[in-house]
Amino acid sequence: MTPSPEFILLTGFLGSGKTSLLRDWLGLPEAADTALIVNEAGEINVDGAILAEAGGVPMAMLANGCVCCSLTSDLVFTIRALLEERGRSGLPPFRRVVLESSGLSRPGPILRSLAPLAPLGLRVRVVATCDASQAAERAAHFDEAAAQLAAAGTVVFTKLDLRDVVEAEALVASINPLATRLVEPDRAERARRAFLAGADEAAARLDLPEPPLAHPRVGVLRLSFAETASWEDRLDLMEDLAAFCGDRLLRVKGFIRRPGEEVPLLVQAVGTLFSPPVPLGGAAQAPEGLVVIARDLSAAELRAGLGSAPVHVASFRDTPLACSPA
Ligand SMILES: Nc1nc2c(ncn2[C@@H]2O[C@H](COP(=O)(O)OP(=O)(O)OP(=O)(O)O)[C@@H](O)[C@H]2O)c(=O)[nH]1
Repeated sequence: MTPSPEFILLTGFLGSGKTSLLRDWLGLPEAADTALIVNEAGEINVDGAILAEAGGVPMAMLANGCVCCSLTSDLVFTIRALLEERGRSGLPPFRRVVLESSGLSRPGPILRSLAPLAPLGLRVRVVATCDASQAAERAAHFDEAAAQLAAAGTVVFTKLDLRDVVEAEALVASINPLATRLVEPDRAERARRAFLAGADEAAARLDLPEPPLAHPRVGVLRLSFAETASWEDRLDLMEDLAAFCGDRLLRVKGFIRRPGEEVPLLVQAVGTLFSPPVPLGGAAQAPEGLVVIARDLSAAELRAGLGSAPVHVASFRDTPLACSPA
């Protein structure tokens, strides 16, 4: 059976190197069977023109608007149209559809908008570019930049020829310790690893190293369940987390386990959108718990906001707070 195509959301702040990375990718033989969707906020579609020059790849434009706010139904329509057209062409099916989103778009709403495509079984990944020469300044001042980095499964550092990557890597680790950080000076190899990276993306890890620095607004919190927590408590927690945090919630990743079962379920959310939990047989030994990346939210506030939910909330730098509020 042909596997379902991957949908890769290529995000990253304005000018961080998304189009350049895609161009490098399209020059590689492995890029056969890739379809591209390009979203640019302006009316003049520069990125599309640059990529068209790279040649030969089926490409669709979502121009004159931002895909995370005004063009979500166009995105669904476009993905369907690309796949159907390919089906009619007699060529092999696409292995991946890449959406280059505009530099100010937020990943959460884009991923949420894919819900009508659930029957297609697309495998979804988020790849973010991070300009090593400007990362700190961008992420400190623009919520979108922090949200993009927080949503990523893989962060690809660009412009390594301009600046040492150490500071940018520390910043990304502080925002999203869950992401695979790809530091590769060779541009062709960088592109190859960015788009074929599925395998290097670790499943959830809760034994994360302490972030090397604290981001002023984005915090990494760890939630673990009290022994008394039931299965319903676990499911409720995900709903409550999304409802309480709203757009402060940037990313969630971790494991939950049905009481009495060995195989844990991998839980993931980008923004407030949770993917259905999936069993991960290879992670039987993994401890249960969630890593939560959120903006402007302390462990104490989250603990209070979750009311009597039987969970512990801790930040990477705190000692765990009490399980239930007094
Ligand atoms: N020196 C250097 N320049 C780069 C690198 N990657 C991209 N650039 C340059 O950075 C600028 C922006 O790159 P793009 O690839 O257009 O960035 P983008 O993220 O697609 O930009 P938007 O579509 O505006 O969000 C261009 O002038 C690129 O040539 C790199 O690795 N090194």
